[in-house]
Amino acid sequence: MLQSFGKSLSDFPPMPKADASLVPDVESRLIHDEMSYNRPVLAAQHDRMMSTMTLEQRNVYDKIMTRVKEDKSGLFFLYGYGGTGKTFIWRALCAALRSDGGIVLACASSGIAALLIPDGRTAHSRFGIPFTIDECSMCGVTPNTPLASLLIKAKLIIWDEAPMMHKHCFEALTQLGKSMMSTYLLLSRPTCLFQVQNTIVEQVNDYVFNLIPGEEKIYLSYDTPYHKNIDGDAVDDIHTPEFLNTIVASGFPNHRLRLKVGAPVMLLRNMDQSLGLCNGTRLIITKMGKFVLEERVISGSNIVEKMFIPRLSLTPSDNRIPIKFKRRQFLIFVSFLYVAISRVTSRGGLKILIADDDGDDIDVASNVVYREVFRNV
Ligand SMILES: Nc1ncnc2c1ncn2[C@@H]1O[C@H](COP(=O)(O)OP(=O)(O)OP(=O)(O)O)[C@@H](O)[C@H]1O
Repeated sequence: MLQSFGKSLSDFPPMPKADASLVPDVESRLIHDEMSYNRPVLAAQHDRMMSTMTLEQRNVYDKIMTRVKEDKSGLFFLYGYGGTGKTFIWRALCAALRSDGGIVLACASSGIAALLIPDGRTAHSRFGIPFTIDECSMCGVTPNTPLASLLIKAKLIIWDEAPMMHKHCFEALTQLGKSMMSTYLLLSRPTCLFQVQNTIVEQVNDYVFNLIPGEEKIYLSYDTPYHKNIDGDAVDDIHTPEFLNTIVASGFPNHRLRLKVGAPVMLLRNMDQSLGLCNGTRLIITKMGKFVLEERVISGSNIVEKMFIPRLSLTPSDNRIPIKFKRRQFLIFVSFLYVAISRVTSRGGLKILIADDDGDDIDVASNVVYREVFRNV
């Protein structure tokens, strides 16, 4: 498992090193894993997809396939509105190349988008992109490692929802590409932004939560300040746990979680992508224990009936919070609202709540585009 992320036990001292003679040849295993698809099944899937492909999709597909077959490097940027069939093209390209024994590395900026592409991973984990990124950041892929060999052998790299990431991520990948990859290709898609007022979301969530029958449970987090110095012999006691409990941040669980069996929740972190447990995965609570929650996955490609979610410690990544502390809590929030308009298949199945500044319902909305978000793309 460590090897598939370009790591080994020696990266985690004082873990003992494994006996080299007992460790299988990682390089060949990583590459073997990427080439061991059921080729006839993929070929049949590819044929089916080609038979329904639209002319526009076919045009994109042909351009990319021609470049890959010519063994030339290239960079493509695919733009299209939500639901217009971009993922369909990724799937067809994956099926075409993998059924022919080629290696395709499919990734996406978010874990939830990575689930939609066959064997997709997050770009961060695939290329070792650091979470805190600046203009000097480098991908954590070391030359002459099995992961580096895999990248070199890749015929195609797909990167879905690319504009969601900072330009420094692409610069880091470009550096990596220059240093080791001869052929690489980047694909992308636009991001649609919806501005949802948190207070309205909370009101709707509270209203619907109260309609769910059954007993509710309150789970309080355990918040601890970080030690003042690296030796850790003095605790930062300026900030009391009571104060830390009041901190609310986006992408961070609340101190007080109100839960009920049957309540839909959303994961706040990538926990296990192979099981479909990513940031944004939606789950339904089926049992509430003291230390663990039993849940059913209701979104993504893996519809799993029983998952167990433990409490985990998390530090807020928002730079606007100057205090360093850890919160131990279930990394979820109750979520009845889910913005995925392109996934709705009938007009009748779509309900949109629009509220004005006073919170009153209205039936018009302004289309606001924040151009600044594209500045770093
Ligand atoms: N040529 C096609 N033949 C059959 N089904 C298609 C075709 N193109 C797209 N679809 C289907 O339409 C739906 C939406 O397509 P897809 O998910 O590829 O769109 P998208 O552009 O990736 O959407 P989003 O931006 O919201 O992720 C999917 O169910 C997909 O399988």
